[in-house]
Amino acid sequence: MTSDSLTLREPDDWHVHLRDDDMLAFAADYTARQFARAIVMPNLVPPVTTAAAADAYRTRILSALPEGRRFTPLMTAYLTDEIDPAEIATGFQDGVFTACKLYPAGATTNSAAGVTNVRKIWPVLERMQAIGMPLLVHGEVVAADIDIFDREAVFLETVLTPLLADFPSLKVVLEHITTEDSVRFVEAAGANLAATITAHHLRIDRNAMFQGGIRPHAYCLPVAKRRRHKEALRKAATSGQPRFFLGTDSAPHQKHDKESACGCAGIFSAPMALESYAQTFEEEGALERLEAFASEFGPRFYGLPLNEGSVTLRREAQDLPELMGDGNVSVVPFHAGETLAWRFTGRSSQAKASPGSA
Ligand SMILES: NC(=O)N[C@@H](CC(=O)O)C(=O)O
Ligand SMILES: [Zn+2]
Ligand SMILES: [Zn+2]
Repeated sequence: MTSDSLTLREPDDWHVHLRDDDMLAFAADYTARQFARAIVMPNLVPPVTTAAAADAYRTRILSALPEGRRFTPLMTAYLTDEIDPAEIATGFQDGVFTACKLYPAGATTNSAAGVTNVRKIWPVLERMQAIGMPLLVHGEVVAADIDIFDREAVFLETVLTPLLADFPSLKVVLEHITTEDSVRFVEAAGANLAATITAHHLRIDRNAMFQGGIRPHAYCLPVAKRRRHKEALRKAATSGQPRFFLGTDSAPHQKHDKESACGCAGIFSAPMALESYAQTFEEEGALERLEAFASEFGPRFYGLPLNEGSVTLRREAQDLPELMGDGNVSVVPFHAGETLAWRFTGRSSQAKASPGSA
């Protein structure tokens, strides 16, 4: 590896929103060009709760990609109070579902149909534990008396701790962690708990939402926290600990839906995801650990094979546009108007040369 070029085993995105319809047509290939596989979130309207719906969604995703793109969408089931454990288990055993997603009702975008009390899904969790199906968690409690900046920390205590105690061998991924509390929690937990970390939570703290005025494009959920939490996330992501891995949570919304009196939560990072992570890893002096975070720890946790091909980034200034879109949608991307130090230059089905080979 020279310092002007970075070649990694093909990475995967373990948490992404590809959306549907016009937004899917616009957004899907930004993920598919950089990542070989992605865990696709099921928070559509209506949510993806059946294997038939997931299968149809997977077909729509693949149809939205250019001919010849090598990309595998890994589908997830949206848990509801009424979810049928048999539907979930069959969908997993048939290879349609890779995991289930727990959205506490009201916690985030399109979570109205989510779970009102986790006890209601105990039967499905029992089934998932038995068949080795991972549970992916949006880890925030929703209660009027809990401060929005405390929602994740309170979730660890009041929901996740009892859940892990009752299901000691259930594989759980705490998605898009934003706090030092979550970092410590994952470090202290057993081998069946992991966490994804987004590119944006490694770069913004809560001040970003109020930089000279209200900044809706820095608003996502869980909301960015104090600087010390961001610092803890940067240390965790770049630490080489295998239970922290890449999940962008790229979540595009139309510009007008974010720049509104009640703006949507979500940051669109798919177009420059690898470059953004690379910049953070380089700033932390840990560029040599990016590959494990992006391409090895995730598949190992999920029990899936590592990808065989490679991706290359070149050290070359890259200006990010203020606005992206295609005539049907307009989206303000992460890093809008900024310059990044790296540029993604492509993927190859060839493995990268091993150290020592010419
Ligand atoms: N992260 C976000 O701020 N938004 C996500 C939902 C989610 O991942 O919680 C979305 O679907 O828009
Ligand atoms: Zn979420
Ligand atoms: Zn998400």
